[in-house]
Amino acid sequence: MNPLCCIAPVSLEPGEKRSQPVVALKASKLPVGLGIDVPARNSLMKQGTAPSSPMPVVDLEFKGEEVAGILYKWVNYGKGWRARWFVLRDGVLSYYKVHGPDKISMGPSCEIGVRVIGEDSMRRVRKEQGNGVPVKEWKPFGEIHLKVSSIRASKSDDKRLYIFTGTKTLHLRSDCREDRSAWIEALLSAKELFPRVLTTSSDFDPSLDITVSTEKLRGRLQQEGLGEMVIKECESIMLLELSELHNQLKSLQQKHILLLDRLRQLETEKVELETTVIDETKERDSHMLNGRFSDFYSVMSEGSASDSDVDNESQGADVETDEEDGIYFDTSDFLSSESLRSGSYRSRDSMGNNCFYLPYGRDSTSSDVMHGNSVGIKIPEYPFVKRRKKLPEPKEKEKPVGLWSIIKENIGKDLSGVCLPVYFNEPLSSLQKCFEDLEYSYLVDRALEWGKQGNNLMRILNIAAFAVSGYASTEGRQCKPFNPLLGETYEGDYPDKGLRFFSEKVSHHPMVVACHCDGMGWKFWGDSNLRGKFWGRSIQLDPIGVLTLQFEDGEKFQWSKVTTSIYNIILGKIYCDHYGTMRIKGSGQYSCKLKFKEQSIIDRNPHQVHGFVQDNKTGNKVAMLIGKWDEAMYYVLGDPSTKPKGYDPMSEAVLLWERHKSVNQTRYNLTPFAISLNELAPSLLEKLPPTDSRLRPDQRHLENGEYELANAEKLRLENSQRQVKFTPFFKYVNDFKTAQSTSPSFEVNVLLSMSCKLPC
Ligand SMILES: CC(C)CCC[C@@H](C)[C@H]1CC[C@H]2[C@@H]3CC=C4C[C@@H](O)CC[C@]4(C)[C@H]3CC[C@]12C
Repeated sequence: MNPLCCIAPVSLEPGEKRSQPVVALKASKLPVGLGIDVPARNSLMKQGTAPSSPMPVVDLEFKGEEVAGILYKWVNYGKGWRARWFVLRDGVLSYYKVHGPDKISMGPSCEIGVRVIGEDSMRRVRKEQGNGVPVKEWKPFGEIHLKVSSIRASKSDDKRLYIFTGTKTLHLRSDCREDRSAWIEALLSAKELFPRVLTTSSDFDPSLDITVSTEKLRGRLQQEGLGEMVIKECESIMLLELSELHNQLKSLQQKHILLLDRLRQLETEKVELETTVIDETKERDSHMLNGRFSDFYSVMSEGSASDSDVDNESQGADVETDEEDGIYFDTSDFLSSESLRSGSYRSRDSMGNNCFYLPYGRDSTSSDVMHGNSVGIKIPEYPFVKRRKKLPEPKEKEKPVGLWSIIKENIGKDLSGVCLPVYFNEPLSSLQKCFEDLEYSYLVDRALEWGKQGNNLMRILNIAAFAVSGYASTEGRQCKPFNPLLGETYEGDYPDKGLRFFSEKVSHHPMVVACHCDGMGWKFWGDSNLRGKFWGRSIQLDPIGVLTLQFEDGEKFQWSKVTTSIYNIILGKIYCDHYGTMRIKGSGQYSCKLKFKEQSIIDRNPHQVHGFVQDNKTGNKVAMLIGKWDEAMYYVLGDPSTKPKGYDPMSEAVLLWERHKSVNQTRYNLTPFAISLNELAPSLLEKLPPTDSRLRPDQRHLENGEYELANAEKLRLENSQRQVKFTPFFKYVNDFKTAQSTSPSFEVNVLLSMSCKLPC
C-alpha cells in the first residue's frame, strides 16, 4: 500500500458551487457501448441557457450511474493537453484515447444510465452513433480507483481539476467551468459511494488503535508476591507511559500526513505554474515567433537554439510517456539505490571507488572482470597514457553571480544583445562535451567482442548500457559549455581507450555539432542539434539528430537522445533530468527500447531507466534492462511480460555498467575523463590545428581561474562573431590577414579555416 493513498480527499474551494449535473439519461444500447438517449439530450440542450447559467436538471441524485465525457489530460511538456474519453463507473474512473476528431475508444457496453458531460462529448457521441458501425471495445488507457484518490479543483483556472491517486497526479481540464463542476460533483459522489476502508492500512490509520495487555506484567509481579495495590500502580504507570508514546506517535503521524499533503499540493502548484507558462508561451509564440522568449533561449545558449519551437507531435503519435506499455514493472518499488546494490550482482565496492585513477583502458578491464558480464570475452588491453587528474588551481577567487540578477538588469532590453558572463560556463566546449558521451566506450568494445562470438543479445545489451552511460556525466553539472565558433574543432586522441575522436561546429543557426569517433573495430558518428524551449523556470532541450554505431562486421545501431530539461535556472540549485523513450534500432537480430522516467519532486527514486530488448523478426521480448542513468544498468534475461506478479527483477539482475565514482570533484563537477579533455600538453601543442577548442583563449583563462580575463576574451570573441554577421566574410578575413598577419587570433584562425572549406 502506498503511504500517499490515505490522504483524505480535498474538498472543493469554499466559493465553488456544486453545479447541477449537466444531464442524466437512460440507456438505450448504442453501437459504441454507451447508452445515451440523444434526442432527449438534444431537447434539453435547446432548453438550456448560455453555458454560464446553470444547466437544466434531469436527474439530481447521483445513484452510482455511469458518467462519461471528454476531458483534457496533461500528458507531458512535449505533448501538452490531450483529449481523452473518461468514463466513471463503479467508483473507477477509466479513460480512453480519442482517435481523430470524432473516434472515441470506449470500454465495454453498458445498459445502465449514462450521463454525458459537455457539449463536445455529446457531439462526439452523436457522431459515433450516426456511424452505426459496431465499434471495437478498447481496453482503458488508464484507470483510477476513486476510493483511494482525492479530488481537487484548481484555484487559478476554473476549468482545471486534479486527481491524486496516491502515486501520481492527474491534471485534467474541461471545456468550461460548468463541466468541471459537473465532473467534480460526479467524482465526489462516486467517492462517497465507495468510501475508502481504512482498516487495511494500519500504517496510516489516524485512529491508530493499539491494544495493550498488562497480563504478562501482572503475572510476573504476582510471581514476585507483590500485592494488588502495587500491581495496579505498576500497570497504570506503564499505561500512562504508553499513552504518552502513543500520543507522540499520533502527532508524528499527523505531521507526516500533513507534510505529504503539502508536498503534493506543492507539486500540483508547480505543474500548474509551469503549464500556465506553457499555455501563455504558446500563445505568445504564435503572435511573435521571433519574440523575446525565443531570443531568451538563444541567450542561454548564445545563439545555439534552433528557431523552430513547434510542438513535435509527429514523433510519438499519441504516446503518454508515463503510462505507455503495461509490461513495465513499477521500478519505483525496487529501484532504490539500496536495492540496486542488493541484486544478484554485488557491487564491486572493494575497488569501485579507486578505479578511475587507473588508466582508462585498464579501468574498464578491471570492471569487466568484476561484473562477470564479460566472462568469456576478450577485453582489449590499451596502453597507459598519463593524463592530468586535476584542473589548474584557480588564480582568482570565484565570483558567483545569479542568473536572476542578469535578467533583472536586462528587463525590457532586447535579450539577444545580452551576454552571459563566463561564471556560467565550465571550461569545456560543446565539441568536447560530445566526446564525454564516449567515457564508457569499453561497453562498445565489449559489444564488439560479444557479437564476434555470435552473442547478439549481449551485444545489444552492452550498447543499450553505452547509450545510457552518456548521461551519467550530466549529474551535478551546473554550468554550460562554451558555444564553439562556427568552424571550431576538437580532436581527441585516446589510445588508452582505443579511440580517435573528431568534432566540429558545422552550423551556427541552428547550432549543429557533427562528430565522428573511430574505436577499435567500430565507428560512431552523429550530429547534435538541440531544439530549446524556455518554460519560465526551466529549459527543455529536445535533441534532433541520429547517432550511429557501426561494427566492422557491418552491424549497425541507431538511436536518438531523449529530452533533457534543466530546472531552477532562475532560483535554486540548477539540475537536469532526462526523460522520454529511446529506441535503439539494430540492423541485425535485435532492437531495444528504453524509457527514461521523468522525475517529480516527490520522487524518492529519480533517474530511472527501464526497457527491453526485442527480436526484430518475431517481435518477442527477450531481455529486460533496468537501472539509473547516473548509477548503473542491469539486465535480466527472458520476456519481462511473462514474469509473475510481485516478481522482483533485481533478484536476477546482472550488472552491465556502473558509473565511476569520482572523489576528485572540481568546482564544475567534471569527471576525471572530462578533466582530461582540455589538457594542453606541450607535445600536443605542435600537433593541434589552430581551430581546436583547447586553444580558445576565454576557455583557457576560465580553466586557469582567470575570470576577468576570461570574461573580457569571451566578450571580444562574441562581439567579433556578431561583426562577422554584418561584414562580408572575405572582407573580414582579409582585413584581419593584413592587420595581424604575424599571429592571427583564435577566431581569425577559425575563420581562415572556414575560408579554406568554402568554394572559391
Ligand atoms: C542557466 C545556465 C547557466 C544553466 C547551465 C545548464 C547546464 C546544466 C546545461 C547547459 C547545456 C546543457 C547540455 C546541452 C546538451 C546536452 C546533450 C543532451 O543530449 C544531453 C544533455 C546535455 C549534455 C545538456 C546537459 C545540461 C547542460 C550542460
